[in-house]
Amino acid sequence: MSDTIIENAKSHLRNIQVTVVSQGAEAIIFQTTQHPYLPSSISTSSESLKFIIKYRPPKTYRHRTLDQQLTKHRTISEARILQKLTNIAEVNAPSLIAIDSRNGILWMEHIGYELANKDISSLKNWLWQFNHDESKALTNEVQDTLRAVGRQIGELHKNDLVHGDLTSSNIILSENSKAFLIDFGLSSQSTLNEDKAVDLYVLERAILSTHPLYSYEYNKWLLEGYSSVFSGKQETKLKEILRRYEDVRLRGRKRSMLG
Ligand SMILES: Nc1ncnc2c1ncn2[C@@H]1O[C@H](COP(=O)(O)OP(=O)(O)OP(=O)(O)O)[C@@H](O)[C@H]1O
Repeated sequence: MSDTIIENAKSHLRNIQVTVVSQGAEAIIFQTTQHPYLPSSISTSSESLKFIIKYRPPKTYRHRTLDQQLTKHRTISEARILQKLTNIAEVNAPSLIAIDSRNGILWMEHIGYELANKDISSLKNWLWQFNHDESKALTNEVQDTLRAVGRQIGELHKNDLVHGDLTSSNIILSENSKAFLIDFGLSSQSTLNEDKAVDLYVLERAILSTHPLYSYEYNKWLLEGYSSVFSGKQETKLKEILRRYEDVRLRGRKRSMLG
């Protein structure tokens, strides 16, 4: 990763101490123990209290003005969704701490913990630990966790929000096995069954590609959790979403057959 990008980010962050956590397609993720509103002398010494800074660097391949507008728009849009989610008790997402939309910066709560191999506790990495051992891959704990993840997605959709990039890397487990959704950069408000079905399909594909041996069970448990949060009148809505999900899967299968 270019040092210039990191220096650029630091210049907007008043040179606070940050560590790079990841560089994705869209943003660089930093971790820090410094809270944005407190003086730097009061950085949290406790390892357990960390913050995430998501920085969308300028994209030099885009026209400068267009790039600035896009970055600002995406940063604000992600912040809005995070803010909205703080009012939906049933959906777990990082709390928004601060936003500097002009510079493409979001501060948020740090979620998750380090697994034994030092990877972050995303659903993908967590399930990976069991990939070569059926006795660990199909336990009640895995089943309960996947149902909990499914419930989170169900609650998100019940509130007419769609994630837009629902991979197993964008689901993080906390130490007490609570599932959190992250990366709302492509999220939107939507009442369309199609959008919800696509979220489910994207997750199904992610599970299939990283955990092929157990993907049937894993997706079954995710869908059981998902379905369980729709009750009474909402069951009709659930049926429509699941019907659309079957259509999306069929389209996906046809596409892969045709190459
Ligand atoms: N709140 C958070 N707490 C802990 N880790 C986080 C948090 N937000 C992001 N991360 C880490 O940073 C990674 C990338 O974050 P995010 O998906 O938001 O950025 P992105 O640029 O959209 O990445 P990608 O293009 O890979 O989807 C996550 O997979 C996760 O490991």
